[in-house]
Amino acid sequence: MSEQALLLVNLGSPASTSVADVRRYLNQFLMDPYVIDLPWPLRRLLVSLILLRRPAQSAHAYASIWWPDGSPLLVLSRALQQALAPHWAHGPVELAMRYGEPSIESTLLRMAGQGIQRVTLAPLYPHFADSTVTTVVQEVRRVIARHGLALEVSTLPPFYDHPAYLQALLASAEPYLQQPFDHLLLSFHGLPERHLHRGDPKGKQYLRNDDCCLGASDDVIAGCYRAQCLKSAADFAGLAGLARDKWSVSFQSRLGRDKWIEPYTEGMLDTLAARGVKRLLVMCPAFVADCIETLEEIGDRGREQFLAAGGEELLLVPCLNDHPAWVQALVGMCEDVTDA
Ligand SMILES: C=CC1=C(C)c2cc3[nH]c(cc4nc(cc5[nH]c(cc1n2)c(C)c5CCC(=O)O)C(CCC(=O)O)=C4C)c(C)c3C=C
Ligand SMILES: [Fe+2]
Ligand SMILES: [Fe+2]
Repeated sequence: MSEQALLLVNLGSPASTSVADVRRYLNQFLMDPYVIDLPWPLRRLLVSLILLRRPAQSAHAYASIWWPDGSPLLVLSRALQQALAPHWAHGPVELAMRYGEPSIESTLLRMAGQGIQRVTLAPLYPHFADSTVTTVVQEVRRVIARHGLALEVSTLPPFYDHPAYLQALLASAEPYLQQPFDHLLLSFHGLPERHLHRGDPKGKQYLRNDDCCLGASDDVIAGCYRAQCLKSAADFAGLAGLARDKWSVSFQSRLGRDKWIEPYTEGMLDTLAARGVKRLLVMCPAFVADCIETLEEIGDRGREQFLAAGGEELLLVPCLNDHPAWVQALVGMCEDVTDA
């Protein structure tokens, strides 16, 4: 039997914090039709407008969190790759990024050139969205078709409610949960509301109201990003033994003027401070590696906002990164896909 490589894929970062590199990255990212789902001419127009000011703002934000060896997302994803390698008995463990470098294309070409025929593809996103999972799977298919590669691919499905993922989240958060805190905020990456409706096979099943995701049936949860996030949060809180009034969910990183799924993290930080929460823990379970969205948006700007609103301390719980419990969890989940 030939080797079965494990290919980890995360979102990707700019090559550097220069405005030109950030513009190039944002252009590739936002021109992806799975991210901005408008017909090409409208998408081109909107992205060109975004690219007038956003690259300078984002470059500044990236510069504030950049590490000596590069983007935190990339450095931490490499650390995960290295930590996984000794535990993956079937072949090499590779890493690619959906946007920027190392690209999915160059990585798959190199793997095929090394004689790899079977790949377990692990998109590093716990929750399903077209802008996370679909775009990775489609890019892998595109590269295979374009170059006629003889690669057989099995894909790790979203793992938002997988006990191993939830246990890893608990193990990584444990040192923080053991300290005194008033409230835990689980802040997930947001999504334009219409992205939910696009995936809704029967129409109007998703997001009927703010609470519908809580009691959703399994088939609705399977396709609804918001319902999956709420399920991760409730399962995690149950596992951690948190009372219902001790935790909340919100959605961050909104871009543009469209309505995104609610409640927004920005508003929630003010609401919690107004409710008298002084010591706030924040976890970002939609991200498996710390990145600009956790370190800068929550750890810097969110903290500043919470303190200005009357809070006393915001503690950001690190993402799973290369935590040993996460390494074990990911290997186990990928083994199951490989064996299937
Ligand atoms: C329409 C815009 C965006 C959608 C939809 C979106 C979905 C989405 N993104 C992630 C994970 C990450 N996003 C990151 C950065 C980032 N995201 C957007 C926009 C959308 N994301 C932008 C413009 C950026 C760049 C930074 C900025 O200018 O604000 C990152 C971090 C990358 C890094 O280098 O650190 C991650 C990770 C998910 C999970 C998701 C859908 C649910
Ligand atoms: Fe994003
Ligand atoms: Fe819903």
